[in-house]
Amino acid sequence: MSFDHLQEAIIAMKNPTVAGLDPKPEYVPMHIRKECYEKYGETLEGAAEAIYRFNCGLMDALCDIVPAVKPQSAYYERLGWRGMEMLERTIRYAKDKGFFVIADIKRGDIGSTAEAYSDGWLGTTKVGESTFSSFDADCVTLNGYMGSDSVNPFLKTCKALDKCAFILVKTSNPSSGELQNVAAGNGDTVYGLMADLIEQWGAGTQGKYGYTVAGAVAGATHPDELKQIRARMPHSFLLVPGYGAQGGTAEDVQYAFQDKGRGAIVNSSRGIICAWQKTGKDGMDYQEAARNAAIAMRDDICRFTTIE
Ligand SMILES: O=c1ccn([C@@H]2O[C@H](COP(=O)(O)O)[C@@H](O)[C@H]2O)c(=O)[nH]1
Repeated sequence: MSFDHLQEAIIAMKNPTVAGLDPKPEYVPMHIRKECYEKYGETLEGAAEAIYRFNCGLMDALCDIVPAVKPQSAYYERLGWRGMEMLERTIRYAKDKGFFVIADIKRGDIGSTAEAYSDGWLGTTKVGESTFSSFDADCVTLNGYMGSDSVNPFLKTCKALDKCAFILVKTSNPSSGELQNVAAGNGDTVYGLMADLIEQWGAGTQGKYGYTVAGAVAGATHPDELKQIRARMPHSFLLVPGYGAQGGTAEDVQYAFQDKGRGAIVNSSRGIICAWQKTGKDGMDYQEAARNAAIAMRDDICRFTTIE
């Protein structure tokens, strides 16, 4: 689904936020872990099953108020194939619940390999005479610092299948400036050049709301850069991580939005999925805690930004 679908879901729920599904086994409440470990053992299989059940419970609690989820592949990869199976099942469950699914994979490689990643995460894979969908996400995150041939296969799939991608521009981590803020001549920066490249890569694919299939990642933790990126990328939808656990605030993320609160979505992962750890109730209330945290985040951001 292209950014038109994401924008429409945001408007319908009046909520420009995405819940990150970044589950570690220790984030899963004990009653779920216990059930799974009893059945599957205290093993990778038991941990993967616990994580899947936790994800489903979170999505049940959030599906009428949060438009999108963003599973981060790393948390599933660390459990091997059992984790990847649960990621595929999590994406399927999310889509059945009506969520827009952003697979946070940050891939980037030579063209032929990028094509394989693109088939797996967004498109289809041909085996003999048959064609299969694997992860079938609506959207992925990409690392475009290898250049256009590392993202073009994804963008081609996005155009063909009405999907979209967020490409790293200015990331939220503390050391992102080591490369991204390096001067690139004429007062420009490396992240500034990346912003221009992404606008070029997406050209000609604007949808109903004016956004191309090539969106951008800009962290909440660098509000000055976020403001510049928003102005420099008028046709790019922004994914803004770093709110909450990394210190980004509603005041900081206000700069990501265009007129009518359009063109951006703000992520929180630990702030939502670990909210139960702050209620002192052993995790029996993890759904209510996640829902309350998601509502608080929405209301916090909407103090500065009205969604129309
Ligand atoms: O610049 C970036 C790009 C991606 N991320 C991802 O977002 C979430 C943030 O999690 P929190 O728990 O809300 O801090 C995580 O999946 C990162 O891999 C990012 O933080 N910054």
